[in-house]
Amino acid sequence: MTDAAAEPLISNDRGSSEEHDDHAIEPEVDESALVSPGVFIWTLTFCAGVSGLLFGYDTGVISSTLISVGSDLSSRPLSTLDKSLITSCTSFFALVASPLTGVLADSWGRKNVILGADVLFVVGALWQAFTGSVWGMIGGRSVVGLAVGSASFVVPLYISELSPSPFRGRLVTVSSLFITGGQVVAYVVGWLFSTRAHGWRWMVGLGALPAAIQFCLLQGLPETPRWLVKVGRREQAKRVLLRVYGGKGSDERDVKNLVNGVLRRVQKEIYDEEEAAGERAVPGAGKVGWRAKTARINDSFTQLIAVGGNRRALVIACMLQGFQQLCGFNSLMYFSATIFSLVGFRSPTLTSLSIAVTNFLFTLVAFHSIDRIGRRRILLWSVPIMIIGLALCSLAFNFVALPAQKAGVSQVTQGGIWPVVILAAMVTYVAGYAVGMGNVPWQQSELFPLSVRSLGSALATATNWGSNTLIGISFLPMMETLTPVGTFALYALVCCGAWLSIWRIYPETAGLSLEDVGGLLRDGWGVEKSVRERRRRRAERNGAEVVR
Ligand SMILES: O[C@H]1[C@H](O)[C@@H](O)[C@H](O)[C@@H](O)[C@H]1O
Repeated sequence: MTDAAAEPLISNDRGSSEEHDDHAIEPEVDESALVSPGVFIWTLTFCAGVSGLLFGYDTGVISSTLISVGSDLSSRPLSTLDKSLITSCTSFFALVASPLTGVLADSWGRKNVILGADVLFVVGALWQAFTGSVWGMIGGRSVVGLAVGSASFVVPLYISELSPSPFRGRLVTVSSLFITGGQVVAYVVGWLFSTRAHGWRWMVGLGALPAAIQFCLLQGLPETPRWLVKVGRREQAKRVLLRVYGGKGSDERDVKNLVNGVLRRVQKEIYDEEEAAGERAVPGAGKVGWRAKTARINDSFTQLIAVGGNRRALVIACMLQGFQQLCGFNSLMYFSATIFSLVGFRSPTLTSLSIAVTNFLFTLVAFHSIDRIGRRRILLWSVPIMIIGLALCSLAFNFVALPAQKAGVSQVTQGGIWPVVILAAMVTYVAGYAVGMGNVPWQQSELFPLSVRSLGSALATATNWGSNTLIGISFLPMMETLTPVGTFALYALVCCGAWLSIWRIYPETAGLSLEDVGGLLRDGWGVEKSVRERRRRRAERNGAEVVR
């Protein structure tokens, strides 16, 4: 247990005179003057982002591993059941890990969960590399699943709690860049080692290296200021914030004012939550004992469900994560080589690299524009591109003769334009996905107030992995029963549902402080209010006259 866990949830500092002053003054923090994130915050983001690389690498490497294993495991070729178990145990254990580590991230801290995930990444990678049996491989992939599940929720949380609000979207997107970059690396490594004897052992074992490096790098990095305030280490939080907002050439007094403002804002949020929790503990009662208050605050799950704003945040976060997977993207990630071989491409593995590369390049576009365009707007623009890609793909499959027998096993030779149309349609779909759906859901932590941020993000991440498992299991059977035409049409339909839901309930959170997002969802979905507010801020920035 860390010393933090032994400290009270709310600092004793809170009773200090400074604290009373803080509450007397309404916190006004203007971060809009910040021009760019400093070296310190970039370093933090990149070190934490390595987990994304591991997430991408370990999910991407499986397709080439499966075709290279041969009879190396249990001295026999892999059966279909072996392959399904080896593939899906990772997402299943990621699903199990995310809610568990959601609780751990509150008591151990965000950074310690990342460090724990690193240990699991190393153990899982070496386990796979040295195993001699199918069950050993399943064991190793399951440990990797635990690591991926923890890292996939805690890294965006860590980055978003450390980022100044004007850059939060972009900095969280860095972790998506690492994920998609990791998938490209996995495809390339898979291709390089696929011709070597026992090359698959290198493919899976290499995952240990970045994890070990990250473990060392993170030793020198801090916890998030929000978590530090929450566990009562206000002075430490202040030191971290001074490094986040300070930097070469910055005015010391401006930085101090900003840091004090941010600290007040975080403490005010904790104070308000404590008050609200205390009042709810004994409805209608005047005074509530500290035991009841503390019990109530600790009961994050009840708070998440019972408080309207928290519940709305959970609905939005789970909805986005669910749609991110149910739109079918990972069926391409896992099976694009199979699809390309079905429609007759001579080098399906190389062709499928185009999917991974497109995903990476368009995540770069998102990185560049997510804070300027906004999360909601980027989704409302990009989901229709996904729909067009999927609809075209479904249409094109009408003109491609597929083998009547089991989809995903046989190969036919095709000619003509339609296989190329399918490839172009898939690339269009992936481009649309990478710009919005592939990364916006990972902004999930910003939707939740501090008291339920960790648990809420963890449950949304579990929704992601649950839906991921579903897509992985159902894709090949759907290609058989619904045919490719029906399968891709169904994904297009899911995207239509996603667009409508986003339009209806997802407010614009770009540029808002983490504490302000909570206010937005307090009394409703806040969509109109958020769009109006964003327009007002943009007009203000452009120097136009603002009409309220
Ligand atoms: O954000 C990531 C990214 O889009 C990956 O390419 C995808 O494989 C993951 O499932 C998703 O969570």
